[in-house]
Amino acid sequence: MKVLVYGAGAMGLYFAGRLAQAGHEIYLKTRSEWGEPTLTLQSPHQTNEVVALSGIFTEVPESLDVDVVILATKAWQIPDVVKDLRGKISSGAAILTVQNGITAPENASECLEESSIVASTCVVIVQRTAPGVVKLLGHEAKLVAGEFVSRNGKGLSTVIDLFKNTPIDLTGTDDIRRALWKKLALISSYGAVGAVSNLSVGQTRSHESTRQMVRDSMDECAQVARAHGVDVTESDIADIFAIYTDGFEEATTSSMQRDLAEGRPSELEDQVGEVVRRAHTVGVEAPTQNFMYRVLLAREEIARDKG
Ligand SMILES: NC(=O)C1=CN([C@@H]2O[C@H](COP(=O)(O)OP(=O)(O)OC[C@H]3O[C@@H](n4cnc5c(N)ncnc54)[C@H](OP(=O)(O)O)[C@@H]3O)[C@@H](O)[C@H]2O)C=CC1
Ligand SMILES: CC(C)(CO)C(=O)C(=O)O
Repeated sequence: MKVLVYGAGAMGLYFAGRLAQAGHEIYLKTRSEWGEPTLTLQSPHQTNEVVALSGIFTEVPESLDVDVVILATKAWQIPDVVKDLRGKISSGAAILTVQNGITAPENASECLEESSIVASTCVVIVQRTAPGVVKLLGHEAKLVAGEFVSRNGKGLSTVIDLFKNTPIDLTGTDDIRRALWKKLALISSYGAVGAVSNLSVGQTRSHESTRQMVRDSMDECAQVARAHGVDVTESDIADIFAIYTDGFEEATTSSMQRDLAEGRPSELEDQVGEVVRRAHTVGVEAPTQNFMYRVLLAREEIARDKG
């Protein structure tokens, strides 16, 4: 298939690399070129795989005939990305989002009215170590994907076909909103408690006060989801709380937490900020998320003023 990967950060390089290795025609939209249209994928076993791409460009051509577009920027960058893509890509293309939270597929569906929007939750840890170089830490990605907006009924099946013959595990779901809210409840909760306390998962879960804050925050997020018509169940929350208490390595931190700690713009607004705003619109109390958001917002604003 012919695929545009928009954004050459950690996720963009990783997906571009694995899909090109599987024989797909991959075009990468980056902000600055780095020479030959290749990228380097560093695996956990220290091997460097150099992968050839079909093209790298800094401007999206006015007309691009592709089967799939993978939006691989940070969530807050999606509105500008979809404005850039508007009118340029073939109408039947499936748009795949991989961002945490729920804003990315919503923003994509508002601007790209002719494409099917396939949203996904993605579990992987990848880091860009230099321009065109990405490091995979741990396991290959696991995605759960579903049609967020179906415009031709083919979006999910196209995306499922795309990932066949790659080491990336993709499972389809018919309730992607629930999957997105469930991951949001997990990540916004342990990430924000970790950011506020400046502690890793191993540390926050071994202290009753922070462990309880994570649980309260997850419960609040589930209540907000339900008030918005998305059925995040008690058992979903029990699942994600068990991931937090037993599934993560001791040193785990979320990417939002690491960005905030290092003074970089983070996805605070698309994670905790979004839960707080959506709680407000439906009159749900979310005191834990609210408190954490207000504390972390100052740090976010300082990071963005610097940038
Ligand atoms: N990294 C991970 O392991 C995981 C990430 N995610 C989610 O995936 C999303 C992407 O994360 P990640 O890849 O780590 O983020 P990165 O910041 O590494 O990558 C985003 C990339 O998008 C590029 N970009 C932004 N705007 C444009 C533009 N207009 N044109 C071209 N390129 C653009 C940025 O360019 P520039 O560098 O120039 O700013 C950057 O390279 C996030 O929502 C994150 O939460 C989910 C699971 C795991
Ligand atoms: C939890 C994790 C690493 C899963 O991929 C993630 O999405 C993040 O830190 O942003």
